[in-house]
Amino acid sequence: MEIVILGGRRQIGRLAADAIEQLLRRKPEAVLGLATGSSPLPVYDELAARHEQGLDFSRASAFALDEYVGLPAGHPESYREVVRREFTNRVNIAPENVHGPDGRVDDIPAACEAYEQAIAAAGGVDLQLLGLGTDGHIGFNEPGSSFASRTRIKSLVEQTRRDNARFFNSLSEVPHHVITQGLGTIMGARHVILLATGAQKAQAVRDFVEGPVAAICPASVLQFHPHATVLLDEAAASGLKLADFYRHTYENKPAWQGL
Ligand SMILES: N[C@@H]1[C@@H](O)[C@H](O)[C@@H](COP(=O)(O)O)O[C@@H]1O
Repeated sequence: MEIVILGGRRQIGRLAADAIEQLLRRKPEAVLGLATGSSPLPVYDELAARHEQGLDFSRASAFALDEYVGLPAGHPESYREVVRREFTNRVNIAPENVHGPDGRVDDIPAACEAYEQAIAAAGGVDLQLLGLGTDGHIGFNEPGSSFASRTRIKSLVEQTRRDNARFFNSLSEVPHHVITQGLGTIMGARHVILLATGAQKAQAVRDFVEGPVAAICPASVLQFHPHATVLLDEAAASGLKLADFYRHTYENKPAWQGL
């Protein structure tokens, strides 16, 4: 895992966008893995600005990480809508190439299986963006999720429902169930970039970066990923024992070497 500690959300957005831009220039038909929540928003803002300057997404495709179960079609907080509003509508990616789990179907296991097959048929995810839950979740893989898990239905823990209530009118509106790519699915992405900012993430960051690999902290599985990048602000990095070492390593990295 490469740990990069930066000045703030703008810098994090730019660096993640650099990695996505380099990928698209190398592989225009790249498969992007999209996350929701507030952490990736600066990346999407930066990519939208670069699209205005000519960055082309016309041959790219995208897969969302997760979705609430049971929100009505077009609900502004369904992740399908969030992904569209915050990112894909702002660049020239073809709408038919943007995929997300469907939280409204009757046969959820079949839809989850079909989603896995669609990711595989696209050739797998080249670059997966991830946020981090305050309980260490990635996607909606709550503590206890199997490291081998694939896309499936999950229940949210109360802490996550409370954290996400800010996007709804009240806690009671936050669904209890979600569909999420599994930890095994996420581990199949060729590069993962996890973004975390703010003091409320410091404990989860410390646990997954420097703690033991354990299902109680789902993001810790990334310690086994061959190409995982973690972009943090100072507050999110404040609990790391080796913060100075990570800073030193990044500052002395050869300029030609990307993330
Ligand atoms: N399912 C999403 C996660 O994918 C996201 O990482 C997390 C953190 O959100 P934020 O970035 O807003 O802190 O929120 C939700 O639970």
